[in-house]
Amino acid sequence: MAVYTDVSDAELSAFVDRYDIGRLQSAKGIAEGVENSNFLLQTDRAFFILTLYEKRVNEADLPFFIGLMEHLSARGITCPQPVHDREGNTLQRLAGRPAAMVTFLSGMSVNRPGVGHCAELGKALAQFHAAGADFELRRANALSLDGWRPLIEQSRERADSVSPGLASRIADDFARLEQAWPHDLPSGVIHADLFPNNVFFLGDRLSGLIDFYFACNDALAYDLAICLNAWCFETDGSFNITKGRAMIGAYEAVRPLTPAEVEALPVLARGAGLRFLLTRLVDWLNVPPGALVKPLDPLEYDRKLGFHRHAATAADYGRA
Ligand SMILES: Nc1ncnc2c1ncn2[C@@H]1O[C@H](COP(=O)(O)OP(=O)(O)OP(=O)(O)O)[C@@H](O)[C@H]1O
Ligand SMILES: N[C@@H](CCO)C(=O)O
Repeated sequence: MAVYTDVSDAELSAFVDRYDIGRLQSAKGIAEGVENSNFLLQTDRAFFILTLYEKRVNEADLPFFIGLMEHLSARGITCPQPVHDREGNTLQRLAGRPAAMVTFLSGMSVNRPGVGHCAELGKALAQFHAAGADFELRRANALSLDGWRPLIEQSRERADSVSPGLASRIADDFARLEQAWPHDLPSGVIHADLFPNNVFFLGDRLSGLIDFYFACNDALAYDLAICLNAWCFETDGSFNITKGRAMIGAYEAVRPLTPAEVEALPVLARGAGLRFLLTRLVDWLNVPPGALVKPLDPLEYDRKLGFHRHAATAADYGRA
């Protein structure tokens, strides 16, 4: 489960006492997630989420993530709100890790998104992009084209042990993407990991977004491409164009894509597929001994890339 750092009850109680949020009544490690350690805390006033930031989060980036959640909340996006301690601080240290407390959002993520969920997501993504437009901090995307090369190098020798031919499929994808990657698309703050597990619904309505720890500045349409990967494929690896149409249509009802973004969509979708294949592959090949977290399947993204490699235009993704 995704609790990498142990925290004693006494440490947690003392930590909660730094805040004006009531007294700690219970604390539970949260099993979901793979990146950070998360605890659900209940005080006599409310529920909160405590996150201890683990290996992949650079401490220097935390002001960006925390500031972004505050910025978005102030602009009507339902997302966790960082809680200030009695001295006004949001960023803390606990058990030797950087830590922050945020408000608890109600709702549930969906395992198998339907067409309606994809439309809700498209609308929320465009609203998120609009709300982020005047956010002043900046963070480069460490997992864009330049960030893939070291991941390819780290995994090249053992990639074929995961699936025959995988190393050469990755090399071909990367060569094509290096040559075709667009550099002048409209950009802004993107979520960059808006998978179904990071989106809450109450009934059929989207009720909140979480997990901003990959957020960065990059092409806005790349965020849409990530969501097409994460939401619109079926378990057999086929792309559901009805879901794609619903997502893109709802996105464009808020922020129409430019002609250059429409043209770039297949390349962006292929890049997004490669990004998640690579991070999953590196994790898969480097599971620490005794780890309790099961790594995510890299080959799910190899299958999705099978679609992207043959997609010619945005129409293949459902763009009218
Ligand atoms: N503010 C919140 N309100 C309610 N539940 C939350 C909140 N933040 C996190 N959670 C719960 O904790 C789980 C893990 O959170 P999160 O996705 O941020 O962790 P992570 O380790 O960064 O995961 P990921 O693998 O998606 O990167 C979520 O699936 C959700 O159940
Ligand atoms: N969403 C990522 C996990 C880490 O955020 C994936 O599915 O590979």
